Amino acid sequence: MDVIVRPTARLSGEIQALSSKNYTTRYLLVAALAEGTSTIYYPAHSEDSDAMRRCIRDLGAVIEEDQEKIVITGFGKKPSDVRELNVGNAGAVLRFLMSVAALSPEIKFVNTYPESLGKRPHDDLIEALQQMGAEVEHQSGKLPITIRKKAFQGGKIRVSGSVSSQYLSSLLFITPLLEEDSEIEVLHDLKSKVVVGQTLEVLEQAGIHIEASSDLMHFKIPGRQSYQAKEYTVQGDYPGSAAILAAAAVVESDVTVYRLEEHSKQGERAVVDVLKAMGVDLTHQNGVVHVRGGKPMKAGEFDGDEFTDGVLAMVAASVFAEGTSRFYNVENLRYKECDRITDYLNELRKAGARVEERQSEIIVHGRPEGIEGGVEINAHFDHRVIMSLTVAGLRAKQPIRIKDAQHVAKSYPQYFDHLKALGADVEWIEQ
Ligand SMILES: O=C(O)C1=C[C@@H](OP(=O)(O)O)[C@@H](O)[C@H](O)C1
Ligand SMILES: C=C(OP(=O)(O)O)C(=O)O
Repeated sequence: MDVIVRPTARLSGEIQALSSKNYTTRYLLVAALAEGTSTIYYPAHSEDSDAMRRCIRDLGAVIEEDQEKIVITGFGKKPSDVRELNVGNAGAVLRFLMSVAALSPEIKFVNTYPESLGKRPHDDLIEALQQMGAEVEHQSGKLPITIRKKAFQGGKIRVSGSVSSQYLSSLLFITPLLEEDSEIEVLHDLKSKVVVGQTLEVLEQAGIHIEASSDLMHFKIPGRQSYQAKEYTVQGDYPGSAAILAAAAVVESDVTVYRLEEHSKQGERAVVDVLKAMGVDLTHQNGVVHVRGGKPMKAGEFDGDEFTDGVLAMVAASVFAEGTSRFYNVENLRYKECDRITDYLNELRKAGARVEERQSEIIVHGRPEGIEGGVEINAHFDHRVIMSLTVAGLRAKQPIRIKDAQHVAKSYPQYFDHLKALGADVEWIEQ
């Protein structure tokens, strides 16, 4: 399915932010690793969170669900003897479950998105699992991947953090369950460091004890721990809401988004400050962000690693700012659903934006007068490319058509409904 995005003069109204994808995947996982029954209120409903639900059910968790909650009886340290898991296109779900798979005799992760997750690297996690005694079959670090328990155990583990924080998070989830105490040393750099803060927060809520150095490069994890069964409430999602806020910033608007906690550990909460720095008229109080958009915006320089899943939406906003913006420290965007530097900038350029790339930077020469549009956009299987090109399209002179926009459902299936409710001229087209 394609989406046509037409120039839109004004957005107004109120929406409830979608539920956080990253907290939902984590709460589902810690509930599955507990032996009792946990309840998660307001879980996200998207392809990625569904992938985690499906996989933990395959691994033996018992799940009951109604409109507002999901009740899970976990399998603890003993997953069922399942042979195959399908994580769809969900990177975090794959990486987190690769460690869980090492508790089983043999699990194969199949490759159902060869053009997206199938191209992403997992070498650093594979190497760490091998250090721990697991046997791993893989295709040069990529899917399909088969993991066998063999002599899997804790101890001293070294893992690189320079490509993704998900490898470290994965090890932090599994090591407390092992017989041995563990020490994890993070090698090189740790990208998306703030997301590891979310992992540690959830582990603590689940009753797990971990000693972390203040720079998050060293961890001491006592073994023989158990996840406690708990009640969790999922907060609103900043990465998805970033695209709504960017849309409200670039056209005349009066838009309110609820459920965005000011003190959230989601790094992408920084998008509120990024938009403010660009001169956008907004307030953020008591979990409510109120944007009055459409005024002139100015360029800025931002460390994108602090809000990794919000960068594309902020780049789309900066396309309409006066001056040259720079988003630096973003190389690991190249290893996500697509190459979010080269692929994304190619699509923005097609639509009329003036953008340049460096190995770890995105540079935007703003066009406050608007962009041409009138083109067809390749979504590259990437929900964040789809959402961000939509933001750009609202202020183009001619409509843009986003091919295969159904991939928005990876994280935010209601995105176009929410935009429509605010008055955006967006329309689904059957191919
Ligand atoms: O741990 C997580 O849930 C995530 C970590 C981040 O990935 P990287 O650590 O690869 O940057 C982020 O982009 C992804 O959407 C979710
Ligand atoms: C990169 C993302 O997710 P994942 O790595 O879990 O596929 C994302 O949601 O933008």
